[in-house]
Amino acid sequence: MAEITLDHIRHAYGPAKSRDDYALKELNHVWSDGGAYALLGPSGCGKTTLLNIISGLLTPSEGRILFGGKDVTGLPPEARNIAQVFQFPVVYDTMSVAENLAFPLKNRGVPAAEIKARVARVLDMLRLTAIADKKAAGLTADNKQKISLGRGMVRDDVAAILFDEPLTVIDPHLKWELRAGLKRLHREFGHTMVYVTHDQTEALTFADKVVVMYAGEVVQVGTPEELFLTPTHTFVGYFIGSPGMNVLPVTLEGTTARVGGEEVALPAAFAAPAGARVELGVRPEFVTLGAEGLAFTTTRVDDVGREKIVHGTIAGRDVAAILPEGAEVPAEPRARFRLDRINLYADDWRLAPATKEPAA
Ligand SMILES: Nc1ncnc2c1ncn2[C@@H]1O[C@H](COP(=O)(O)OP(=O)(O)OP(=O)(O)O)[C@@H](O)[C@H]1O
Repeated sequence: MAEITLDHIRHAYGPAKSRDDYALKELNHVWSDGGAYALLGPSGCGKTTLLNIISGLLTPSEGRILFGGKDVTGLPPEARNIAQVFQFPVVYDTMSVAENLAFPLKNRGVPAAEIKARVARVLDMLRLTAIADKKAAGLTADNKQKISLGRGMVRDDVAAILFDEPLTVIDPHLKWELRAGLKRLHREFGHTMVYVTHDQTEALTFADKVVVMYAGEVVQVGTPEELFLTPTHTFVGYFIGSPGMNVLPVTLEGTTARVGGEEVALPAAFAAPAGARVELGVRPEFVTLGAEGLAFTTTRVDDVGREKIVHGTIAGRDVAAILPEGAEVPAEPRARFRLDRINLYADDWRLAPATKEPAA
């Protein structure tokens, strides 16, 4: 297992004259040994480019990549000691399930007793023990994909395991089972794992840290809770959550924000750079509707079982509020935002509260 260091990595597929020519903009990150990371972002944001740079299929135009402190930038995939799991299962049909799992270990001359023990643990964690002796040929797609996942995890000498949308071909109702299996294996073996997906549920349930990418840039690396409570970029606010974060243009006046002609109290004083586009972000979970606050015009109410999603506008901008099941939507509601859950953004990036001048 290894720590992965991305040191000033940039990549352009053609000549790069400006920042926009880079499919991957400057990256400087250290991903810890044994961490489970998800690369999350919309189509075309650069996930596969980054994964290929880690695996060695692609050499970055600029920068270095290190595994456990060792520079591997110039090394091909086979010299990097990584395991990869792809969208479609890769299994040996003529071998049994257990033989498929044992194969990478046999190839490396691991002693038979150790192979037996490791294969038994992986079989158990992926709930494959009952079909261990069945030939892979007749298995369902999800059982075949479990074998692919297991073959990556069975080795203890890999620097990292890379997963490229591995649940794409799996039936939705079986996805949770595979995700749970992966989690168990990660807890047991502690591999460094990098998991590419455009599905937020998959990313948030799999990873300790989610790396959110947008237009060739990593916009936040955070725990699911950090992405939810303190999105560092408005894109993270929109992309994570359902519905995503509400974003309203505001002007700042110390501890107050002006929305249209009305005022919202802020948890602290904020200052934005001159000329910046300033916005207030608040998730629908932290908007309440009642008799006080900002004028809110209801446009639609979606009853989704455990809660109601109320869509409306404030000062002409779309805003959603999530109310508990059974809550009444007032006839002429006003909206309040939970004070400690308000974030402020300047040109899409989250602002830190302004620090007070130290007393002279
Ligand atoms: N071989 C290539 N040559 C030129 N441009 C490429 C190449 N591969 C990717 N790109 C471009 O680089 C950008 C990032 O693509 P990438 O495939 O890394 O995104 P992604 O997030 O993995 O998308 P998806 O989820 O659709 O696979 C896109 O604009 C894409 O068109």
